[in-house]
Amino acid sequence: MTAVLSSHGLVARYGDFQALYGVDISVAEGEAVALIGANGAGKSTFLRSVMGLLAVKPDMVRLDGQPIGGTPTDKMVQKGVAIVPEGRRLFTGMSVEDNLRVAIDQADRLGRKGGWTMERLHKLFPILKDKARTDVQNLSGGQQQMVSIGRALLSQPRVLLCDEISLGLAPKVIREIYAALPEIRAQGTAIILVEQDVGLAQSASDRIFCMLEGRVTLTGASSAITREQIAEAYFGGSHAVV
Ligand SMILES: Nc1ncnc2c1ncn2[C@@H]1O[C@H](COP(=O)(O)OP(=O)(O)OP(=O)(O)O)[C@@H](O)[C@H]1O
Repeated sequence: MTAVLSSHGLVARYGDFQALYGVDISVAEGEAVALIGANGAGKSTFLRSVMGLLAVKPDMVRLDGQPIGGTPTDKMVQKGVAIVPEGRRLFTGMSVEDNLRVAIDQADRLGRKGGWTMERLHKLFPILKDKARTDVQNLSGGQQQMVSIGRALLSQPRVLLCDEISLGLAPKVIREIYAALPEIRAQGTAIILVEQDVGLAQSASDRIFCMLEGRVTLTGASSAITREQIAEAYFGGSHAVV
């Protein structure tokens, strides 16, 4: 499978502190890969590095094989990479619809074209239509997450990065949100999911990358990886590859 987005020996630092040590991760069109690992393993740092929020060398991140590492975030969105950030970061004091309109206007400005419209989002998450005039701060956490995903989709991404979209949500709501992923992938969108819940990560992805202390310690088909391999990769020990 040809990678749409890939990292190559990705190294990232916060000042003197090195957070990533040569990370190689890739995702193909319509594929979902999950990034798992304990707190502090470097999962969010990986997403931030891809999104141009940390200084990385051009060759370390490629889109369609072209070096794009270190490209500023708005340019990344323009090239078709979008992020659903940890904590959602919605515009409070604004309605659901207005939050989504900002995303539509931004996509227009950046010249992004694609199949995601307000109507399609309403089909994906019907509650967004019912709550269109509601201030986002009066939504439940799950509904806010749907707005955040919707906002990213309206930038018509080829690659969608999701940072812990299940965090703090009830199981029923998590199922609802994860149920949307197959439709997103059906558009050809590649998904990189950072997910703390290993079972969820496994069931929602084609491949898993487990990280430990800034390195990938396990990678393989989600359906083939065992819990024992994951436990070993999570906490150290031998570096299993399947
Ligand atoms: N802004 C920052 N400044 C300095 N160090 C940071 C910063 N953000 C993260 N780190 C450090 O980088 C390492 C990787 O953190 P990162 O947030 O990427 O981990 P993670 O796997 O996403 O974990 P979590 O699930 O807790 O978000 C950790 O040691 C963390 O303390």
